[in-house]
Amino acid sequence: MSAGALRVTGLTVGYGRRAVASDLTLPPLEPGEVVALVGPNAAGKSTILKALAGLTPARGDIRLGAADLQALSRGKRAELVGFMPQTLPSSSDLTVLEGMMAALRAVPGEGGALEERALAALESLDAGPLALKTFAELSGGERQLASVAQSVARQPRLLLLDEPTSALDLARQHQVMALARSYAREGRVVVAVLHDLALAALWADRMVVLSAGRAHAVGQPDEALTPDILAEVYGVVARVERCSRGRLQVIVDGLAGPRGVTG
Ligand SMILES: Nc1ncnc2c1ncn2[C@@H]1O[C@H](COP(=O)(O)OP(=O)(O)OP(=O)(O)O)[C@@H](O)[C@H]1O
Repeated sequence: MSAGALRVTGLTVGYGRRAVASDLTLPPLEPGEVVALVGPNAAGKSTILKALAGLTPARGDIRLGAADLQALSRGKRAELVGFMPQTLPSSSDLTVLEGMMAALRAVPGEGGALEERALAALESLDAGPLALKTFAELSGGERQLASVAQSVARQPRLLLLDEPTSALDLARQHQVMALARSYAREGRVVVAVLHDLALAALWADRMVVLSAGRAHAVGQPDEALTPDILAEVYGVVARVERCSRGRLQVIVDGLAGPRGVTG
């Protein structure tokens, strides 16, 4: 199975008259890739993800393989694109399994065996025991795991994850990113918003460094994470070092101020 590349050309999205991103064009994001979308707070990461998912109005061209996503009905787009939001439900009386089944049923064209698919997605995150708990009973990290499982159970060709690891412990972060990678390797495109740059560097094939709605850098982690880029985009003085097994680590020495390192 192959989704075809995600092509974003001239994307403009915002709220009211305020554009968060204007005329954003990205290089094709290929099937098989995990792409990390990183950048400072309020850079526009969530807004762009929502625009890709068709959840907020946007102008521009968004294609997945041959499909023109902007021209598709909401239902058809939902068949191709899965979105895990940054803010997770906390008060639902539905069990996790019921919520997942309802989400699967809401997508036109979903095949059968919905319960099996929902349970398999939970199991793939070693989270089977969450199935019969209500969302209200879950811890923050459990809610996030359930939400990741829900988005994966749909098996969309383009999977958009908004901060899927922010509430998770180290082992769970690893599990979620490993799942994202194996999911991508089956021929899908995965775009994940991440704040943890070391985690992003470890798991992403490419990174898009967003700054004020612009793609400041796009490339493999060692191309996208340089001290200069970190200073320009985050305003920090940082070192990027290779640790064991060649992994990148970002060490922040302070804020970049007019007189050099501060803090
Ligand atoms: N519903 C909304 N209505 C109006 N403005 C919004 C709305 N949601 C976000 N914004 C604004 O759009 C800009 C981009 O927000 P967005 O959530 O996309 O940033 P982000 O990069 O995901 O940030 P963070 O890392 O803090 O989650 C911010 O200035 C924010 O205040």
